Amino acid sequence: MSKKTNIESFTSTTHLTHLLNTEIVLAKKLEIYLKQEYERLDHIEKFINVIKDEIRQAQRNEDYYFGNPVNAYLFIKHLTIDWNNIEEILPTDFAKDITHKWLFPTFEDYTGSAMGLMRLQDTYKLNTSQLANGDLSSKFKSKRLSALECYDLGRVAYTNGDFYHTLMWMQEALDHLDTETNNTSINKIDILDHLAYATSQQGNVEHALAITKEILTIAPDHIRANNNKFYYESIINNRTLAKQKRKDDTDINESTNLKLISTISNIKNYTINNERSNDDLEEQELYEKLCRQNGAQLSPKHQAKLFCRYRHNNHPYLILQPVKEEKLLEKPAIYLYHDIMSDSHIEKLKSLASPRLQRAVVRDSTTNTFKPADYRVCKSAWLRNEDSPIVARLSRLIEAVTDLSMITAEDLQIANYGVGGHYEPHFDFARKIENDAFSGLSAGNRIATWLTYMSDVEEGGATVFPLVGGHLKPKKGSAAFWYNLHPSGEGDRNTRHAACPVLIGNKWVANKWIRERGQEFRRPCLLDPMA
Ligand SMILES: O=C(O)CCC(=O)C(=O)O
Ligand SMILES: [Fe+2]
Repeated sequence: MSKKTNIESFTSTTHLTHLLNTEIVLAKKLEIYLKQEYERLDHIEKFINVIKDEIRQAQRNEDYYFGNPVNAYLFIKHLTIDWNNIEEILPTDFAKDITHKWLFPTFEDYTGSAMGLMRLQDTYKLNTSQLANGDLSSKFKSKRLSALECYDLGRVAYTNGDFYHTLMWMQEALDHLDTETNNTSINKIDILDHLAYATSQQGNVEHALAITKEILTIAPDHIRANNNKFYYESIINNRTLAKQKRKDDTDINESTNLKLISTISNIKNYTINNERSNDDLEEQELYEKLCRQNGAQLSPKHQAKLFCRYRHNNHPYLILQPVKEEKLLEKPAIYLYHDIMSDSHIEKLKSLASPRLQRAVVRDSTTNTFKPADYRVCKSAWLRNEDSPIVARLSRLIEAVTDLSMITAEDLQIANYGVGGHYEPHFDFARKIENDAFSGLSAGNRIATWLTYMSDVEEGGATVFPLVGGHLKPKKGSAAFWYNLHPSGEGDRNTRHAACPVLIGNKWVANKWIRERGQEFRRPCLLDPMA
């Protein structure tokens, strides 16, 4: 076809009309594209504002900012979920650059920090609204969470099958939604849907039905809600799921169970049940109770056996500067040594630790299997005497104070606990049933533990001994010491201990475990197994 013919055909009126239609369609498409681009850019802009605000508040104030568990949680959330969402709407090259050049926490780190926050709720009996409104501490401030942020916490609980916390956080999301003016980011139906399911799983069928009816007033055609309504009604009719309410949980329910759904439910004269489930709730509750305590609660008879003194052991290392020894517990004997590490040495050791989110493993005493412990450490390092003169100095000091040989001591383990970071009840020694635990090591079992506190902790973070009621509040520069084994070599079960979750502040410890080998003449073996 010649050029001329082309021009002629395009100048005819019919063709122009046709072209006009083309332009109309394309203009619409372009408009949609532009609108989507604006939305995309708006999304990015909002995100930039959120993180700029976060940076502004955190910078030069890191310890106070991240010392609040809500801020620490939100920070990890931004770095995982939110940056990930942003990457998806960025040009490919830009997104690639972000993922390849920078180290981000993982999704598991995100869920771990959310669970850490919920653990704090349980351990310290914190009200959900208190956490969500930023009312945890006047010194370590956090912002009020949005409805979406409460919902996201509820979602983590929900995906973990933890309906106890799902219920609390979805209810909180609902309360926050009511006070938000431009609540475009989260849909009320989504919250109600999760709330209904969680509450039914916790045995509150009437309540689940009331919420489901609420969904249907907003969206009468909601398929799942219609099905669920029918399902809950049939359960109520048959009363097959009537769950016995445990008497001893009444208190917990009343304190943590909020003003459940009074906002939506017109059926108010039934009690809403929300019980915690846990494999070993008894030990867990004992542990948590001790964590909430301010110190060990010992009988006067027991207290009379405790003392403070200067100790030098006639050791050349201690003659000029004896250590301050405080006996904290009689059985097992636990000592605290004060002012054993200076602030500058502590700072140096902390700087040697590198960021690491680590999952500890604990052995289940009944099934004799390993299970993952909850999140505990966000920075750690293993340091040998050769790594730093400070580590070598500490080893010499431990040897002088305890009279144990450091030849078979393990490397110094530095640990920094993150949001809600804790260490569940455990023994430091390996038991006979788990003789594989220290396999390959001929140095024997962990005869003793030397635990140096490298920070004060504003709230929480105590080392507790649930079986004997021991409670050690971390004190910067002090160290705890105890024998894990009886002189017979048998493990002392009373040394079972745990690190309580850090509620506010930061916790740094340095652990030195000392092995049996080399101690034969220093701590001779006795025949009585419990001696
Ligand atoms: O951090 C603490 O208070 C205790 C740590 C502990 O028990 C351990 O690491 O084995
Ligand atoms: Fe331990």
